[in-house]
Amino acid sequence: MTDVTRADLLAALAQVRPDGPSGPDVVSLGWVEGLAQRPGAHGVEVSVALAVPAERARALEPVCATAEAALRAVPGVGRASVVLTAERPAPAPTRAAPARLSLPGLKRVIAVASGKGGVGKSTTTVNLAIALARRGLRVAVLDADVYGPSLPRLLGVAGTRPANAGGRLLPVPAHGLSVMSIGFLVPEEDPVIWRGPMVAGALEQLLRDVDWGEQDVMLLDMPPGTGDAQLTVCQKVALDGAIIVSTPQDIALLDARKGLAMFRKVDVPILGIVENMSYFLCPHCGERTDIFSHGGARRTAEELGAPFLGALPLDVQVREAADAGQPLALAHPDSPQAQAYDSLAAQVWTLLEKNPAPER
Ligand SMILES: Nc1ncnc2c1ncn2[C@@H]1O[C@H](COP(=O)(O)OP(=O)(O)OP(=O)(O)O)[C@@H](O)[C@H]1O
Repeated sequence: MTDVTRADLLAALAQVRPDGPSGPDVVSLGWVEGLAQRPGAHGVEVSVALAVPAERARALEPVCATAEAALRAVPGVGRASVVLTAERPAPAPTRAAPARLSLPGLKRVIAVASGKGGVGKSTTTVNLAIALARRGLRVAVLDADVYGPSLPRLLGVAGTRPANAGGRLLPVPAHGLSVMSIGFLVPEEDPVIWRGPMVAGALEQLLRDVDWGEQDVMLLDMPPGTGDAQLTVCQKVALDGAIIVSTPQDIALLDARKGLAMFRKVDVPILGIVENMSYFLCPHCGERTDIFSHGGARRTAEELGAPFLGALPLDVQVREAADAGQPLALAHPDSPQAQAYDSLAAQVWTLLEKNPAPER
């Protein structure tokens, strides 16, 4: 197979001029954000994210096809997929960084994030929380995913009203965890339309107005994506680190890169990337099948210098247990799937212990 270098790919992209032949190309415009390649059956498969100005995103859609054609013309390239991302540039952490919340009872706080929705971030959060609690730790979970608060359901406590003590809300106990979610306060069927600043405000309240007590670790189930709301949370809470959950598909990985970039921008250590729904475990014979092009998260992690925390199976029991409000790590603690969450918890805790907790 012909070797394809990054320089070859950039040279091809440098022929793509969105404003006509005399205009600047996408490389010199600084739009090439994610550029990844891997061997495929018919040559190298290339994926690229072009970070374009939000107001031009719609008009620039045809650039994807032009860039894909330019990449496919490089000898050795089999497939090319180009996506546009239209994020507003994140404010620099030093500029207008909001004051940090004082949360002295929380020894460690970890954000569990994903570049896009539906990758299993919440399912991973609850199972990781249970696995950490099984190690004897006091674990709190805050459902910061105000767009789709699913933790009450996943932990079997939907419909519970949090108790109030001295004007502060008490976290809801669930399977040994201390849990808070906007889902306890707003009926689940209410479509809540949040704008960025409202999200940040609601999260701040959930952190500040809840009596969390003493906790060894808090997991923050972040809203999917990497917009301003997510960035504000990272700046308000002194995070010990972040875990990025991704699925093996390219597009999710491109999104995962954005997640990584966001945490790096605000100096939050990346504890690692988890590949969820990585392979299929047959519930009958236990045979393992790689449905998607499994391994993408490991490669991405290596490329980006982030630890790879492991691959979690796509497994019907994981979903059934979640739907029944009894996370699998609890319902079937000796299953191989639960062991995968145990190993994730062990790695996360080891990584955390390498660094002193930030001032909180
Ligand atoms: N490893 C897995 N095996 C099987 N099903 C899974 C697995 N992980 C998640 N799921 C299922 O995938 C769906 C999405 O999962 P989940 O709600 O955890 O995703 P999410 O990333 O938190 O989504 P969002 O943030 O958009 O609400 C759920 O039905 C869940 O049960």
